[in-house]
Amino acid sequence: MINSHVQVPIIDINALVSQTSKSYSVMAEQIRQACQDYGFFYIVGHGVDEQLQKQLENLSQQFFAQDEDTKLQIRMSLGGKAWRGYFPVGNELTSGKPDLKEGIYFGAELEDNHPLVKAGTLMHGRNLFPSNIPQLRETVLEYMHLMTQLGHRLMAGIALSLGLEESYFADRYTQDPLILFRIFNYPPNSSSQSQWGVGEHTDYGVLTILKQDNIGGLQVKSKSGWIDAPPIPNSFVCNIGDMLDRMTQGLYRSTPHRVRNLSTSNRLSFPFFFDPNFNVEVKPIELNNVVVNDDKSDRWDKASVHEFSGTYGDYLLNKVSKVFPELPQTVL
Ligand SMILES: O=C(O)CCC(=O)C(=O)O
Ligand SMILES: [Fe+2]
Repeated sequence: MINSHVQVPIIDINALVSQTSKSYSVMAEQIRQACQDYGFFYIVGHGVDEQLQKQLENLSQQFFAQDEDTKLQIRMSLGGKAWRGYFPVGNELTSGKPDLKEGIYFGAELEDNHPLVKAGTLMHGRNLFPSNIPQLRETVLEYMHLMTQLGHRLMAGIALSLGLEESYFADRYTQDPLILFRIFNYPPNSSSQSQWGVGEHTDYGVLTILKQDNIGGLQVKSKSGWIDAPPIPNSFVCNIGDMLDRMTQGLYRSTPHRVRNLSTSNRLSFPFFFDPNFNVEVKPIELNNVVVNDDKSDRWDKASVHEFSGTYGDYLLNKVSKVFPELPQTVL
C-alpha cells in the first residue's frame, strides 16, 4: 500500500549553489524539516548542466542496449580491488536477495601511484570505461565533478540546518570525500511475481544525490508508510545516509527506500554517493536539545549505526562485502 497523500518535500537551493544570498535561514529550515521528517528531499535550482545530464542518459542507454558479452568486457571482476565496472542483472544482492537490475560502478578516478591505491585499499583506483562508447568516459568524469561540487554545497546547507558553521562537515569529514557513482538499468518486470529492482535498504554514507529518468518506481518509507518519489523534471532526489544518522544521533534518519519498475520500459537511475573520507572516524555531533533516537527494532537491518566504532571505510566494507560476496574482500 502506497500512501499518496504524503510527498517528499521540494527545496530550491539556487541561493546555496550560486552563493548570492548572505542568508540561507529559510532554506536551512526547509532542509532541517525534510531531514527530520523524511530523510529525503528533492532539490531544484541546482544549476547542473541539463545538456550534460541528457548526454549521460543517452550514452547510458546506448551502453545497456548492447549484448551481454560486450557489456561484460568491463565486468567488475576486471576492476579488482577498486570495485569498478559492469555487473549483470541478478549479481547484486540487497539483504541477501538478488536485485532486478544491472549497472556500472564508478568512483573517483585515482592513478596507480595514489597512496590509497598503492596500499591496495578496496574501492579506490581507476574506473573501467567501455572503449566502444568513448564519450561515456569524459561525460561520467565531468558529471562526477559537478556532483562533487554540488555535494559540498549541500553539506554546507545541511550543516547550517543543524545550526553548525557552514564548513563543519568539510573540516572534519568531507574535504576529501569518498565518491562513488553508479548507473543502474532496471528492466521491466517480466514475470507476474514482481521483483524488487533494489530491495529495502538505507544508504551508508552522508548524502546521496540521485538522478532518475522519467519512468518512476522509487519508494520511500515515510513515518506514514511507503510513499512514491516520482520523477520531477530537472530535479535530484537527495537522501541522508547512515553516517549522518549516526552523527546526529538519529535526529536525521537514514530512511529506508526501495525500487520497483512496474512500467514496460527500462528505468535508468544515477545515484551519486558523497561520503566521509574513507579513513576518518565518524563521531556524534554535540547538538543542543537532541533526543537520541536509537530504536534498532524499526531499522531495516536491525543494526545500530550508533554502536559501531571505527573509520567510515570499516563501516562501508562490512556492508558492501555482503552485497557482492564474490569480489575481493581483503584490504591488503
Ligand atoms: O535507483 C534508485 O532510484 C535508487 C537506487 C538506490 O537506492 C541506491 O543505489 O542506493
Ligand atoms: Fe539507496
